[in-house]
Amino acid sequence: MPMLSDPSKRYTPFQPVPLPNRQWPDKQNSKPPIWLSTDLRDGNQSLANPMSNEQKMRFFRHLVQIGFKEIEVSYPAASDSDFAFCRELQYGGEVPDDVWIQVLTPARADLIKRTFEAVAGLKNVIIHMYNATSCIFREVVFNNNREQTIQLAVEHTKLVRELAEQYAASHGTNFRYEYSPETFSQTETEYAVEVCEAVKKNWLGGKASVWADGRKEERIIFNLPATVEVCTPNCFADQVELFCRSISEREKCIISLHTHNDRGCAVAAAELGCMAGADRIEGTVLGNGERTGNVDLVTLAMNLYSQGTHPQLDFSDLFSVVDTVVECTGLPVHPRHPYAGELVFTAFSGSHQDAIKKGFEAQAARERKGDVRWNLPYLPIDPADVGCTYEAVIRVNSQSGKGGIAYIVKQAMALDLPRRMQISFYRVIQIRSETSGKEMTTKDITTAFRQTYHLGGSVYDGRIVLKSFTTMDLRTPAESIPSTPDLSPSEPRPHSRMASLSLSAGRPEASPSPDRTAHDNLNPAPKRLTAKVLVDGKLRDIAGEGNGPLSCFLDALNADLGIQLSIREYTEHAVGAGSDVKAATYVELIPPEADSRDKTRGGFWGVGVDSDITASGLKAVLSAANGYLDDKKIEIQDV
Ligand SMILES: CC(=O)SCCNC(=O)CCNC(=O)[C@H](O)C(C)(C)COP(=O)(O)OP(=O)(O)OC[C@H]1O[C@@H](n2cnc3c(N)ncnc32)[C@H](O)[C@@H]1OP(=O)(O)O
Ligand SMILES: CC(C)C(=O)C(=O)O
Ligand SMILES: [Mg+2]
Repeated sequence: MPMLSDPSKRYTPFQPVPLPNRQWPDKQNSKPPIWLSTDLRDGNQSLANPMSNEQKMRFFRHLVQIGFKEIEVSYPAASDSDFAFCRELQYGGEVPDDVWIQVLTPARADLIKRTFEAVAGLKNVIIHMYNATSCIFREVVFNNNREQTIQLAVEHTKLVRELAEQYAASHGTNFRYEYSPETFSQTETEYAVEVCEAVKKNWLGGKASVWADGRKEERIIFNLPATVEVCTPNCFADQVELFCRSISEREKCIISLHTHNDRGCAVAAAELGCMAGADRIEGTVLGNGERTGNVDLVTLAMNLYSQGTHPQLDFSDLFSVVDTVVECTGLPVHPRHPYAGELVFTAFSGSHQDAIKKGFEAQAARERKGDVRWNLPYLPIDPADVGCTYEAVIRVNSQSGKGGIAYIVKQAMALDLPRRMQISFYRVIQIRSETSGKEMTTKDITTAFRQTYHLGGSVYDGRIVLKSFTTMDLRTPAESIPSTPDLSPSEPRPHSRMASLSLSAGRPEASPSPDRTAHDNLNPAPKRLTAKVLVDGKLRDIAGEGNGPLSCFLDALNADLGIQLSIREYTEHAVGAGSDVKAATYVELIPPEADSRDKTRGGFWGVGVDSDITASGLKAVLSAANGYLDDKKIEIQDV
């Protein structure tokens, strides 16, 4: 088997700058940095097929919409289309007054001149000039010593200054200047400071600039790139802190970071770099860029957001951002991409689902009391904040548990299953998902639910269908005495002393009467129930007695159809509100032959939903009874 070769012979460990009294580890990022999007420059230059100007325009508009105030739009001297894009922005009047257009140029006179031609007439422009300063670039790429490298930067800074003054006067443009000691993180930090000092001296020249709008701009942007990420983020933060402490006139410098992701730590490097004193971040939304990409601004912004700091970028519709990036760059977004990936708010595994479901319930309870602070297991932010619906939060496959399945039933059908029924239905879904080997969609789950509990119209009706019923109180009200119902654990609340319902048309004629049902529950009285039921398609009259409608109904099933079942568990809750309120009833029925194993495993669950609470209970009984008949393949007797 091939082995990785010995890396110690080939690779040299990074040598951190000594910074024994570093301050950044105790700092926190509690305000957003100035953001610059370089999607249209660094992002674009890394694509096999660079964006068309149409795509760039679409992307540009979206960046403005998100709230970027500084956007690097091109390397105008690179190509006619890069040049033309700047002109299109200008002619089209596309740039809002408060947005700064940034353009990149190397320290080459011809290319700097071309860059100014490209931006002529735009209102606010940042000219961004770069030259690499690290030892390997000095020696191998430029064949320059330290002094010559400084000279390259200084001479071309002077040219930028001269042209900026000219164009400000002739075109009314406001200029700012950004200088990047490219490969900063591989450059000796004290030398990078030396280069920047020389650049600053020649840009500011000891005086503030007064630009076309009369603004006095004294500040220069020093952009410190991790052109290639070569060290751990803490070492980068040390370099940034050392730079910030060493540069003179710190108040006249905006310290910007431009991290790449070669080691997968660009976000961490940018975050620690801000703790170390940086004011500004350059990156791309969703992290496209050279090699492993630029730092991902969505992740950085949403990380801040999750700590309670508004990033001043609007990612409330993150899916539309993903769409723009995918359509313009042609690159897919990983389903696990932080915040933006299709699966990042989704839990498949049972214990995660269980915790999330409980978390949502607890969160809703807190919110009802006015506490809206987000505190949910496994979900660092509310998915709704980035435009994600809760449907995506829990998805079911063979790794899922009862909690997640119950969550979906609750979301999709407004049915809040009792715990033991959740366990029972989980087994149904587990078998189906293992058989198919696939994810169970919400539709798969609700269909399985309707089939299992014979809910939802004729398609899934069971062998016995309730058509109508009448209940009658066998005692006068004067004879009523408060007592506990005989059903276990409790008799449901019958809805009236004399009720008659026809169920054939779907909606029953009677409506719930909460006061009387509560009263009846405390005053159970002998009752008689007669019902019309379809049994295997044949209409039958059945009748039974008991001290509540459900016990009457069970008595009728036993007496007239030979089906012997008793209630082990009963629960109910309201569904909806106002005049549309319905009752959902859940019963667990057990046959007399249930042995101890059956009892542990659970009996037969049923659910009924109706605007009449008695009808809902009777339907629940039939739902469970039909399950029992199917499972045990019972012949229905003609008693
Ligand atoms: C880290 C970054 O992302 S930097 C930005 C990188 N982006 C791009 O390169 C995209 C746009 N670039 C281009 O289209 C082209 O490279 C151009 C138009 C700028 C220049 O093209 P060419 O003149 O053909 O030069 P080419 O790219 O082959 O080589 C670069 C030359 O510029 C020099 N150079 C490279 N960077 C710089 C710089 N920042 N400042 C001054 N000179 C530089 C190199 O040393 C080399 O000089 P040499 O010809 O004397 O050896
Ligand atoms: C031009 C510079 C800022 C750059 O893109 C880099 O160093 O990665
Ligand atoms: Mg870059």
